[in-house]
Amino acid sequence: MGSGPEFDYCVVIDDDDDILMASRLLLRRLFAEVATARSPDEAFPLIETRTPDVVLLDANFARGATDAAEGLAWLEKLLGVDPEMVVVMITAHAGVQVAVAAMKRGATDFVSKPWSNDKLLATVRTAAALRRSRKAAVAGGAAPVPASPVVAGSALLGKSPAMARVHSLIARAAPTDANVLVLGENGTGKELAARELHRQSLRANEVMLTVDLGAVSEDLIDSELFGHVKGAFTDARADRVGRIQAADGGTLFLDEIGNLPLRLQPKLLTVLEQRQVTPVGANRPVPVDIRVIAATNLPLEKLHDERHFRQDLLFRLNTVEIDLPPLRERLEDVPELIEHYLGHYARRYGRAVPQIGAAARATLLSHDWPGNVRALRHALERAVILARDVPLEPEDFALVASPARIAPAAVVPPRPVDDLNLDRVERRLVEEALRKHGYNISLAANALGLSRAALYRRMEKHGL
Ligand SMILES: Nc1ncnc2c1ncn2[C@@H]1O[C@H](COP(=O)(O)OP(=O)(O)OP(=O)(O)O)[C@@H](O)[C@H]1O
Repeated sequence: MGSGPEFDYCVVIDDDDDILMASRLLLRRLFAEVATARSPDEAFPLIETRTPDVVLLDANFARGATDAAEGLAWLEKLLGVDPEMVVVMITAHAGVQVAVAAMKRGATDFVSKPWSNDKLLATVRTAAALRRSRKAAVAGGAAPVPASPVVAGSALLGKSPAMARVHSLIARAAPTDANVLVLGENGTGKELAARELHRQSLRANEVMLTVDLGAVSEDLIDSELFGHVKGAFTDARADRVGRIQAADGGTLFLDEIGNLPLRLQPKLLTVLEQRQVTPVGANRPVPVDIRVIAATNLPLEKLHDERHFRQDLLFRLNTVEIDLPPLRERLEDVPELIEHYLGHYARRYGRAVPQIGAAARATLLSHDWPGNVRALRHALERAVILARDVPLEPEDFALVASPARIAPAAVVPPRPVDDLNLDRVERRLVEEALRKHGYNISLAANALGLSRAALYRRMEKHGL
């Protein structure tokens, strides 16, 4: 992309020089500066004078220690310096307790040694994005921020009859331990609904771990979900705790469950039926107590097609089904969303809340919103950034209609690129991919050769 690192400053604390060297090289892709320290003592001056976006903290310092007591104590001290600090624990000895204990004490996430570079980068990037949104929310005087960059600064809004049904279902399902399947198009608020379910559940004080099955590459999903033991396959140089095990006692959110490969579906079914997980290569199952919330944007006919999804697994996952309606079917929610997000972004960017002209308001209220609430949110952010002293006009929102509404003549074939500005070309390609795939993020990301997370970042960057 050539636009330099996304984030400013990261600190890695580990007593192993090789790890420090490797992580410094790797993390330079994300951070303008990566500082390293061989002990928490050494790290404090690096942290006190300048707040890092992310701290990576080794769980075990004392030689031969495996219970992570020292790492956990340091975690508490770091959070004592700044309770908003985003700390990712490095767990070497793969004790599930370490990962879970760290998350319970305020770590944002964990990575197990040895890590895959892609996984480490994805975890750290998400953590850094969280830090950024926490900072923005604090600057804006916002209420406590939920633990996700996606949902920072928002609750599940909407009072339309369709959303009232959703709220009522959430309230009734949350305190039970029933597995919940959340359905809906991209951007309808499935992740927000999942967080709300966890927040209102009896497990609210336990961890909620997310696995985005659309973002993890297929060959990593097995280890990511179920874990593995040392020697299970060539690269398995140490035990690794899977997310299912790490979520023990809490909630596991399986986003984009439709991307779970068919070959792994029976394995997840076994976990749900027997309440135990067997890491790859292990010969004994480990008991787990998890509540599963899954989400998908797959249309029902695909979900009910045995060639895509095992029906016995579906039956386990959808004890309660919550269907989030597309925004075009509840346009009466638009005014509340406008008010909320204009205020949110005005605070975030230190601007006055812009006025919306009558024509612009009418446009927002009649648009078909193929990208749903996410698209409305982005359109409002862009409008706040570009607002002048006059009321906003329809053009200030740069709305893209869904493919069905675009006249055939407007669907242009690929053409030679006249404008070579990389940024504008990127924006156009992203827009075209989204439009072509009816705003299905997974398909558009696929077409562009990007992960879903990478596509979201580009959509945000271009205000799409
Ligand atoms: N009802 C709502 N009230 C307030 N904000 C919402 C609502 N629904 C969605 N949003 C906002 O829209 C964005 C997308 O929401 P979310 O990630 O929960 O959708 P999703 O259905 O999980 O999307 P995807 O399937 O593309 O991952 C987020 O920024 C979220 O805060």
